[in-house]
Parts: sequence; C-alpha cells; structure tokens
Amino acid sequence: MKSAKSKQRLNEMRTPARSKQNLVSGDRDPVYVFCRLRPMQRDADVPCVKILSPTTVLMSPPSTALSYRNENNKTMKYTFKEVFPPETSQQEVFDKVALPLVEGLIKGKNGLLFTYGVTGSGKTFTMTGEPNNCGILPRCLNIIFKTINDYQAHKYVFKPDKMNMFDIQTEAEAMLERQQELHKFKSGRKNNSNPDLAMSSTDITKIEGLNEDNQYAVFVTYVEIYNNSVFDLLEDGPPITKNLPVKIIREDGSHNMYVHGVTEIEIKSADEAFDAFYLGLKRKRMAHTNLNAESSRSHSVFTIRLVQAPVDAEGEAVIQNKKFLSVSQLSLVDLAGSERTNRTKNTGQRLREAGNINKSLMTLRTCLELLRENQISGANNMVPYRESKITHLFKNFFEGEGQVRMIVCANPRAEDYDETLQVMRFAELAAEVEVTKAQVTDIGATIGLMSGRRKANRLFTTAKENLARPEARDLELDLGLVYSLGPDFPNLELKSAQAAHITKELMAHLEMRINRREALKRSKALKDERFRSSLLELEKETLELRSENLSLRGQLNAAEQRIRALEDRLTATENASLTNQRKLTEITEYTSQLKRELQEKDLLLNQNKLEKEKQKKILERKYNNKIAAEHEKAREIHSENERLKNAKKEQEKILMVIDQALKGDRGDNVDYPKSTGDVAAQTTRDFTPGSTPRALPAHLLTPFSAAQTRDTPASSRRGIAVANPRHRRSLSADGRGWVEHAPNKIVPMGTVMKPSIVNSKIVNKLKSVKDIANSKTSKYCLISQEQDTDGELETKLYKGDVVPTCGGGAQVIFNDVEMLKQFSPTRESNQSNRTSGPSCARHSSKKRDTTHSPPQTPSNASKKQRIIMLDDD
Ligand SMILES: Nc1ncnc2c1ncn2[C@@H]1O[C@H](COP(=O)(O)OP(=O)(O)OP(=O)(O)O)[C@@H](O)[C@H]1O
Repeated sequence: MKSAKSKQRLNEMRTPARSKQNLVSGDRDPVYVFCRLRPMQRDADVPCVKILSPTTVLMSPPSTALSYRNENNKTMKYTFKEVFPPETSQQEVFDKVALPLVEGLIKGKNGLLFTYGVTGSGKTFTMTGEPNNCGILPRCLNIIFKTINDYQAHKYVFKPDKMNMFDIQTEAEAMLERQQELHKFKSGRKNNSNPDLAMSSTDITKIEGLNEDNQYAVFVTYVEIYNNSVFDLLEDGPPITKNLPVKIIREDGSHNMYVHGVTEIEIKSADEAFDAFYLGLKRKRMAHTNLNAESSRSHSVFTIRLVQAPVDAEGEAVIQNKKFLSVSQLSLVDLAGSERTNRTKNTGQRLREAGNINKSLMTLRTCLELLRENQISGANNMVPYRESKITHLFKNFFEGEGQVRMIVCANPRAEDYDETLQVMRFAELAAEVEVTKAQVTDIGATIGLMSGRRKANRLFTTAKENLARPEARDLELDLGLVYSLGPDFPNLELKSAQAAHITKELMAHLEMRINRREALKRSKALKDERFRSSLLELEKETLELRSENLSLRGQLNAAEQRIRALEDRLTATENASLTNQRKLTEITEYTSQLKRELQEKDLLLNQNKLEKEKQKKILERKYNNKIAAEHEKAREIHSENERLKNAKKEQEKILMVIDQALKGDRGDNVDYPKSTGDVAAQTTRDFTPGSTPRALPAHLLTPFSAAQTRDTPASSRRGIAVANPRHRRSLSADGRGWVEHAPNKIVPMGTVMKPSIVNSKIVNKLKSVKDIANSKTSKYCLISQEQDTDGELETKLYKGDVVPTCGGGAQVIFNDVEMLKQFSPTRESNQSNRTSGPSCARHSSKKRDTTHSPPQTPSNASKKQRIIMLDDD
C-alpha cells in the first residue's frame, strides 16, 4: 500500500525529460548509465529484453507480466550510454565504465559506481566477478597499483585523522609505526587473500598522466548497509560470527559525508587490497532467497581513497603541509537486489530485509528524481538524502563534485519482466541527473614548484651514484643546473579587461622564465664549448683506439688461424691416439689370453713333473729295495758258500772216516776220528736203508745239523723250518665251527698250499655280532693278502678263539698267525743249485712235517716253501 502511494507520488513529481541540448552543460556531467544483459540460463527461456542498437533496448512484456495487462501489452524503449550484450567480457565492461573513473581518481577526482538490478541479474558478477574472471573491483585495484607503484609514499606517511581527512607524518614517525605494526603482524594476522582475483601483471596497463611529482597512498574501507544500518566490514576485533556495531554517517569539515569511525586500511599492493576485500566478504551477511542461492541482502560499499601530496623542491620528501593534500575517492557499490516480496515469498526476517532494500532503493530513486527536478527547473526542493543510509552516504556526490556511473544489470527472462521494467525506469531517471565536474589543480605548481622535480631528483641521484663508481673517477661533470624554466604557467584565465593583476602575474612569470632562459643559454654555450673540446679529444682517442683495434684484430686473426691449425692437428692426433688405443686394447687382450694359456701349460708341466718325481721316487724306492735285497742275497750267498765249504770239508772228513771204516770192515785197522767221527760212525752203524728217518733220534735225522750247530749254529738254523704244533693244519681242521673272514678278495694261488678250513663259514664283512657270536662258531680266522718287498704274494691267517662275553656279544682272542709265501722259481733254482745241502735238509724237514701239511708233490716242494711261524701272544 505504502509503496503504491510513493510510486504514485513519484509519478506525480516526475518532470518531463530534458531536451538533448540541455543534457550536458560545460561544468556538469550526467550520470552515465550502462545496461548489461546477462546470458539466459535455459534455452527454453523467452527473452523479453531485446537490444535494438548499442545504446537502446526494447522491452516487450510477456503475457504473464503485470504490465502486460496494466499497460496494454505496450513495448518500451530505453536508452543508455551503452548496452552490453550478454557476451560482453569483464574487461570490456571495465574499460568502458570503470576505467574513466580510475583515471579521474588518479587525477584527484571522486567517482561513484553503482550496480543496480533485480536479484540474480549479475550485479555481483559485474562488480566482483568470479575466480579467473574478475570484475570491476579487482581490476580497479590492479590498475591503480600498477600506475602508482613507483610513486607510493612509505606506509604511515599519510595517516587518517578519523575525521575523513589525513595527517602527514615525517619519515621517522612513519618508520616507527611500521616497526610497531611489524610486531603486531608477527603476533598473528590472518591472510585472507584469494589468488583467484589476482590478474597477471601483463594484462594490466598503466594509466597515463600521473603527476610524478606527487607521492601517493591508497586507503580502503568496506561497509555494508543492511536493514538501513551501516556496518564496518573491516573492523578489527569482533569475531566474524558476532554482530558488528552499527556505524553512523557524519559530515566532515568539507561537507563530505563519511562513516564515522570506519576502519580505513592503508594498502600497498593489489594483493593486500584483496586481503581486505575478502575479510569484508566473510563478514558480509549473505542469505538465501527462493530466487538466488547466494543473493546479497545488503548494499556493500567498497571505497578506495587515493591520497596524494606534492614532494618538496628537491623532489625527495612529501611537503609536510596538510593543506597541500589531495584526497580523491572511488566508491564501488553493489546494491542489493530489487525484488517484489510477493514473488519471492519472503516472510519474517527476509520480508523485513526485502522491505528495507526496496525502501532504500526507492529513496535513491526519489532523491534522483528531485535532484533532476531541481537541476532542470532551478527549484530548491529538499532532497531526502537522509531517509536512507545509501543516499545519505553519497549525498555530496550529487550535490558536490564527481563522476557517477551506474550499471543496470538485467536478466532478459520473462519472469523478471516487471522488476526489470522498474529498474529500466529508474535508470532512465538516473541518466537525467547531472553532477558537477570536479576541478583538478596541480598544487605543486600553485606553490611555485617546478614540474619534473622528482624525476630530475631521481636522475640526479642515479648520476651521483654512477659517478661514485671507480670507472667514472676521472670524469668531470657539472651537476649544478637542472634545465627547467621553472614551474608551469599558472592556471590563470583572463575573463575581463579589469583583471590587470592577472596580466601582471603572467608578465612576472614570463620575465622570470626569460631570465632563466638567458642564464640557461649562457650555461649551455659554456657547456657546449666544453663538450666540443672533450668531443674532439674523444674523437682523437677514438681514432687511436680504432687503429689499435685494427692491429689487434690482425693479431687476433693470426692467432685464430694458428688456433685453427692447432685444432686440426689436435683432431688428427686425437684420431691417431684413438686408433692406437684400440690397437693397444687388442694387444693387451691377446697378451692376457697368451698369459692364461701359458699358465695352464705351466700347471700341466708342474703336474707332469710332480707325477714323474713321484714315479721316480717309487722306482728309486723299488731299486733301492732291490739293491738291498741283492746285497742281502750276496751276503747270504757268501755265508752259504763259506758254510758249504766247511760242510764239504766235514763231508770229506766223514767220507774219509767212512772210507776208512769200510776199509776196516774189510780188515783194515782204521782209527776212527774221535770227535764227530764217533757220532758219524754210530750213525752209520744205526742207519738201515729203507727205515724211516722218524725212527732215528732227532739229532741223527739231520746228520749235518750237528756239525752246523757246532760250527755256525745261527746260520745253520736259518735254513731249517721250526715246527710249532699250534700251526698244524689240523688246528684249522678240527671240525669246530670256523668263521673265515676275508675282507678282500683272495687271490687264487692255484696251489695246494692255499688255506683250507673245513666246516667254516666265509664272510667278507662282519655285519653284526651274530656273525661270530652264535652257538655254531667257536673259531675265527682273518685272512689277508699282500705283496712283500720282493713283489711276492704273502697270505696271512690270523686265528683266534671266539669267547662269548657277558653282555651277549663275543670277543676274539688271537693266538696264532699263519703265513703262506711264494718265491720266484728262478731264484729258488739258483739257490738250490748252489746250496744242494740245505735243499736236502728242507726236504727232510718237509718229510718231518707231512703230518701237518697237505701232501706235496716234488715239483710243488721245489717251487714253494711253507713257513710256519709261532706266535705265543
Ligand atoms: N554477464 C554474465 N555472464 C555470465 N554469468 C552471469 C552474468 N551475470 C550474472 N551471471 C551469473 O548469474 C548468477 C547470479 O549473478 P549475481 O550473483 O551477480 O546476481 P546479483 O544481481 O548480484 O544477485 P543478488 O542481487 O541476489 O546478489 C551468478 O552465478 C553469475 O555467474
């Protein structure tokens, strides 16, 4: 009801639009209103806004719209400074709308930019943008810092005085504050930076026309107007979740409106500014409506204030005078969405918010309407700025100086038609309001400071630094004068003939410039002369250097040629070296192969040598054994010879005795020798041919043994075998159970002398104790065969009794060793030839032994001899 009334009031108040020629007067600018259409969300959506030309749109009401019925389906045309179609880029919008405002800011002019439109029409998109597609605000910050970067004052040189103005501090004071801040910073300030808003520095261009004789500082504030209350979004202190204190709007000494006690942060880079912006965003109240998931329910105002002050005549420090300060501001306002409460179906808190939003927008509209009326008709109607915080805050933009721009964002879909129509009407109205142009003065020039002093100072400082270098020690330079005709002409305009003082002022300025010019001319002529002479000297020097250079170049060429030749030789040598290296490698490989072969052969040779030595040793041993045996034989033969000789003599004596005896029988008186002759006679007497020798006494069985015993008892005994009854064959043929243990295969001797034991069990290996410990076995015989030193076969039989033990086992007690030995027949025959005596004796002994031995053939007896040894152990 209330809104309908005010609408009616507005329509009544509305004055006709001014004619085009009245639109722009010389010292005023209109509010430039742009229209940006956002893309349609769905293909099925029917657009109700059509672009007719780059400046005009046509609104055609859909059948669902209220105005379709109320206004008879009337189409409406709206004209703007420019219409941006949906495909327009953020950069293009910035260049056309915001860049002139930033240029003005740099030059000291105020600027205000609104985005206005229905909820979801793209206001925030246009103002802030999206990650990697940033909007107007980040672009403004980027370009400002890119432009002023080299001309920024140190932090805290300019300091807000809490009354919307600034104080100037000395460098020392500023440094002290910076140090204090550093401590605070260390104690933990959060970084709210969002890198998505950052732009690559190549995409940012500088703004031309910056006054380089000024120092600059940027301050930002970020406030939110929510439910017609102002909140400081950058306020340090209360946690983000808590409600912020409400701020009030005040007027400063220059009649500018400001938020009292607002936090104004000095920013030194675009990144720092983004930090501040994101801190504010976090605090910003966001609420959801049925229409837009991220609909902003408040107006947000981000203000950039640029403070600039001229540097002193030396171009070094800021002049410490507050009067010379220039402060310009650019306010970027993202208005809350204009919406009809019945369409969004808001209730409670949301309804209150919507009411407040609509109220403040309506107030803005009313203010603009009245302002327009005052401007056109020259009336002095009171404009109700104070009715809403947003109009109150920007009062002096409309009443004072500055540039105001507005972007009307519109969603061309049919559902938004009625709201969009209101927005368009408001835009049309705003476009007719005019704002006074801001006047810019170069404060430095007005106080008589030369322009370019800062640059001159920089050049001068650089030149001084360069001169301090050792290579510039000999240079003579006059650094006295900076070539300038003084400050620029004062901005004086002669409007009437009476203004003689202006002419005088201009004449004085001109005279000063003429005098300065003359002085400069004189100085220049002097310097020209000096320069000419030094140029001549330099020319001379250059000529000398040139000729020197030429000769050096010749030397260099010769040296280069030499180097090339050497390089060629080096290459050839390297190639040869490579070839040799390859050959050497091959030879080394071949040598090592030969060495390996040699080592193998040496090894073989050594083995052969060892083998031969071994063989040699064996042969030597055999040979030595043989020699020893031969010696032994020779000794035996010799002693045998001796014995035989003696025996022969004895025989001869006996024969003589026998002969005499025979003669005696025949009647000869013969004297029998006493000694052995008696025995022999007795023997001969007892001897009966055909009787057995066993019938004879033992000493007569071996008739020669007596003599032998007498003469050579030891040697005579050697040839006679000693009989031991224990060695009788019958011992092994006693019929008791024998175990014949022959570990090795017995070499068949092929003779009757082979051991033969009846009732025996032959085993090769004793596997268990039962082999001998059983009831059948009582005797044990171990048979071994080996070669003697003459290489003859020697068979040994170790015999013993098997005695059972108490543990169930058996023990063998050896009590006999029998040895069978064979001799070579040739050796035997030799011996028998030479010693026919002993062979007889053996024969007899064999005879004597026949009871124990198997029967022997004469041939057998002549070939083999059985030796029985006794062993009592
Ligand atoms: N010109 C455009 N191009 C592409 N997308 C856009 C454009 N304008 C708006 N949008 C998209 O529309 C959606 C809503 O936009 P935005 O939040 O800027 O609306 P708004 O007018 O600020 O709404 P509210 O008043 O509720 O805050 C966003 O997702 C945004 O990406």
